[in-house]
Amino acid sequence: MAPPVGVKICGLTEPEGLDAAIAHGADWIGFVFFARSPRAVTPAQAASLAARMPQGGPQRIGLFVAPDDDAIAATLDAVALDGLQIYAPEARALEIRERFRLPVWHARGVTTAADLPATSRLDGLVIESRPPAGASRPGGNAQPIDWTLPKDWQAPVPWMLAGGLTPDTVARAIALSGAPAVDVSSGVESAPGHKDARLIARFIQAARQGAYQRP
Ligand SMILES: O=C(O)c1ccccc1NCC(=O)[C@H](O)[C@H](O)COP(=O)(O)O
Repeated sequence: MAPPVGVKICGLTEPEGLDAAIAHGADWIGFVFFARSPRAVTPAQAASLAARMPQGGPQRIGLFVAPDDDAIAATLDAVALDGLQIYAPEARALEIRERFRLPVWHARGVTTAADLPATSRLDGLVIESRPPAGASRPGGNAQPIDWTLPKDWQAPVPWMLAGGLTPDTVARAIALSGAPAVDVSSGVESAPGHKDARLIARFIQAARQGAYQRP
């Protein structure tokens, strides 16, 4: 039997959304440390939210876009993270992994099957669409990829599917893509930066059901 699909709820900013992600068994939660995001939190805000998280619950992932070491170091001084999601070239992501000794998930924008990485020296890949023209941020844009693209892909490391997923589409996305894990931000929000507890619950339930429909 297929293992349950992993679920990441990204861009938590408020206790209600975080509590819902915990209560419904999210595997990862993401804190966005990118000021231009409507989900941006400060290290202190992330620390306050993280204090609500039980031992053995979701892993805490910090998201950074082209960060310098000082920004990551200052964040880690304020809040313990279990991993980093990095928007930067692979060489820079590797430097960060080496410096901070934390698992690094490398975010990769894809448009065609040829964009799917054949190799990776990181710990995981977040596969999502490239940002639309004029976007203020590289992720969190509610843009799905063609979910059939990864179906024959031999992923070099663990990966998760992201981009435009919702409670109504996530099971189909899993079935078409064969994704072992999924990641969502916009699709579980009532407004940018405001997570909806009911949508989070529905998303996680649907994702877990999607595991049994994979080809
Ligand atoms: O969510 C953001 O605002 C964001 C800003 C800058 C870099 C990354 C960001 N999100 C990264 C994620 O992992 C999102 O969950 C992923 O891109 C999917 O987002 P969505 O399409 O909104 O579900």
